Amino acid sequence: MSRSAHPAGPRHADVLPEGHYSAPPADLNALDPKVWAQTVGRDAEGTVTVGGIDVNRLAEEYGTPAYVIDEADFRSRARAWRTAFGTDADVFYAGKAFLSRAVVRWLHEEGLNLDVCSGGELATALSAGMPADRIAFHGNNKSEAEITRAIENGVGRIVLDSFQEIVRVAHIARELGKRQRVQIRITVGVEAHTHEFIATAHEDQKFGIPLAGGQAAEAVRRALQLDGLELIGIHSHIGSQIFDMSGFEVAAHRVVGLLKDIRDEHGVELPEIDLGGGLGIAYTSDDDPREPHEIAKALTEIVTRECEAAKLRTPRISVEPGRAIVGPTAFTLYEVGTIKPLDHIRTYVSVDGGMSDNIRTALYDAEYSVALVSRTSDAEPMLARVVGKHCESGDIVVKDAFLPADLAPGDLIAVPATGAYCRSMASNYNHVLRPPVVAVHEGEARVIVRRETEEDLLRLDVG
Ligand SMILES: Cc1ncc(COP(=O)(O)O)c(C=O)c1O
Ligand SMILES: N[C@@H](CCCC[NH3+])C(=O)O
Repeated sequence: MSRSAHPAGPRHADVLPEGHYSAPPADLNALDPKVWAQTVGRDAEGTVTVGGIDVNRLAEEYGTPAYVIDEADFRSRARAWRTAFGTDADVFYAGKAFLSRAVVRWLHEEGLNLDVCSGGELATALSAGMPADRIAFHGNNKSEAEITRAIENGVGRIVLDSFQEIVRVAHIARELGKRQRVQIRITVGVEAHTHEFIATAHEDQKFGIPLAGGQAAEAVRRALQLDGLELIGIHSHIGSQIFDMSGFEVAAHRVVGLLKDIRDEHGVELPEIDLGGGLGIAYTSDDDPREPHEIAKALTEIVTRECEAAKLRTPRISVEPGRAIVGPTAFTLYEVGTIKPLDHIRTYVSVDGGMSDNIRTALYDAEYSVALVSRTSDAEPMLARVVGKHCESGDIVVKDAFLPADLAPGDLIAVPATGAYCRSMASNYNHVLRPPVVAVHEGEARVIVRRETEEDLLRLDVG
């Protein structure tokens, strides 16, 4: 643990508080490629650039806070997922992680499909030209209007999440004179190793139909009887930010077990299974995510092995990565406002955003990294907590991190790996305006989601 002589840092290493930090990094100016977007780096003068553009210039032109997304990185991760699974499987990007029309176009061009989970996401996808048959529609409580719009537009599949929905979708499809391709989402009873709020395959939560007690088998029975539905497969999503493949292994085993039961009972071999998303990314240098080709190989082998054992034809696999594609491709650029050293504890560094642009730290106790990016510094490391400007003591962006002790108001700091579930979960708490998303690519920057304005806020306030 470091000793900081600077007045802005905690004075005695032996009284540093409990926290989620290890020793300070050897070089505070270094940007670990594990957590930063692919084109981020420092040039010979120490200037941080992304997509060939100086971050100081981005802050001048677009203001702070701002999400900065590296288009080349996004495209290359999307492509890596698609090529890892080849032509025998489908990759559906989970739009909930971050969706905008530019992102939809990138996905379309890179040959990916899209998972949407609301009318708003569906509208965004369709308006940006994603072919409807490449869209999967999810959600545990889709409205009749949403289901109708999805079927009218010809979405490739609807993932059914409850007994009521089986009947509802069948009825709407029949009324529209259609037969809708559907999957049934089941909960396989796996405890995924992740935060409880983002684990989704244990029984006591809201998603899917439990395998337990024969409920999933009963759901299949009903779906097969309804002529508005074409049951194409079984879906399982076990949770999010998962590194350990054993949960997927158990899930695949149980899904294939259900396919076998379906074959034995109905003489039907369902042609598809979807194993969901949930693959983890590096938020800090301590995280070690797997590469898409390793994941693809592992999942394909598990399913093939299980099917051989059950004497089933191997179904077409699909997956739904969100975070693993977009998460690492963006960072949030903030300006430092106030710096408050609390002796023997830590230094509170306040930035011009906070929990309204990144709720994940407050909600999931998530860990992030941070770096000074407007300049280099040779100052000693100080233990810092990066906090926002909201009226909430839980308004923390980065719980524990080392920043240089000469950090000053006006400096720019950036939090990497904020591409997923940050802009998409952003709010207007305290009527703070949501930041723009600026895409950078080969020396060019452009706004793909503009900064919210006070007019935007007031436009909705019609009282
Ligand atoms: C059904 C479904 N698919 C895919 C995802 C994407 O998860 P992740 O972003 O962790 O890959 C989620 C979110 O957890 C989900 O609920
Ligand atoms: N919003 C969650 C993941 C999505 C959970 C949806 N099933 C996160 O930030 O990690």
